[in-house]
Amino acid sequence: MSFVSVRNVFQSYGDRPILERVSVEVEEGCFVSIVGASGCGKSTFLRLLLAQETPSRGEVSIAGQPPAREPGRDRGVVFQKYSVFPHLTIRDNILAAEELSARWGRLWGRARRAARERADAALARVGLAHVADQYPAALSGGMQQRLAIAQALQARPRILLLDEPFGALDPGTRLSMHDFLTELRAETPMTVFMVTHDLSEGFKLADRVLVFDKTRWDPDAPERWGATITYDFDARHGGIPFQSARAPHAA
Ligand SMILES: Nc1ncnc2c1ncn2[C@@H]1O[C@H](COP(=O)(O)OP(=O)(O)OP(=O)(O)O)[C@@H](O)[C@H]1O
Repeated sequence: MSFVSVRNVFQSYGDRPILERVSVEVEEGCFVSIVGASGCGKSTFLRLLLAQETPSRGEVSIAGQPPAREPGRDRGVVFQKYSVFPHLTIRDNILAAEELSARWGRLWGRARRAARERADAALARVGLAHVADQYPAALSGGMQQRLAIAQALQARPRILLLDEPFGALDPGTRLSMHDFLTELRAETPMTVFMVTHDLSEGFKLADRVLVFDKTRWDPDAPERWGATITYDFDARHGGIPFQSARAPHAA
């Protein structure tokens, strides 16, 4: 069985269909980019994987189970809008990511010192070491976004969900964050789903690129039909249609 399995999923808000007949099987360790027109349901798809929403029809399973509703170390998330804790210093924001998964919600003694060293290394890697003792309000939008990325990656989640994570970054920082993510994945295999509006970024980072679009379109009622996965590209083999036997991480 695939690690992430989405079977014939439909999602509507009220009587308005957003997604229809969405099916995809993803092996553990695969990096999946998601592209598509604005408003076609890409973030909705991520929320279904996060169990923030339940599909109107169909099934989502992760490691053979419905996705857990509680946040846990299994899933890291970076949204377009940064999700850092405003009352914690930059360093403590990173430490909090590890403490959330610690047995008593806190790390003590040697474990805390080791986590602090890892947090400082992560901050250095994203260019925020010099502001470690400041609070998020003192950071620019792009810096807060880098902090959110470092925070999500610190816990080395089994699944990482990224919703336009690099949107607020300048081109140089964006490239450096691509390298950071690629290095971390080489150290710790993670299954990644990343929504992006940048097709070249999607192909550069991912193993597969899913395109969401509407296959049915009523010009008199544009909201009548939902979107589905119209293309599934194998980004490691020149963008040919994805075939599971060729998947780089297929079991
Ligand atoms: N909770 C909600 N209730 C009602 N409608 C919603 C809700 N969440 C999203 N929508 C609508 O569903 C549609 C899809 O939204 P979604 O954010 O998933 O699209 P998207 O593809 O991620 O868009 P973008 O690329 O612009 O971020 C949008 O028209 C949005 O207004």
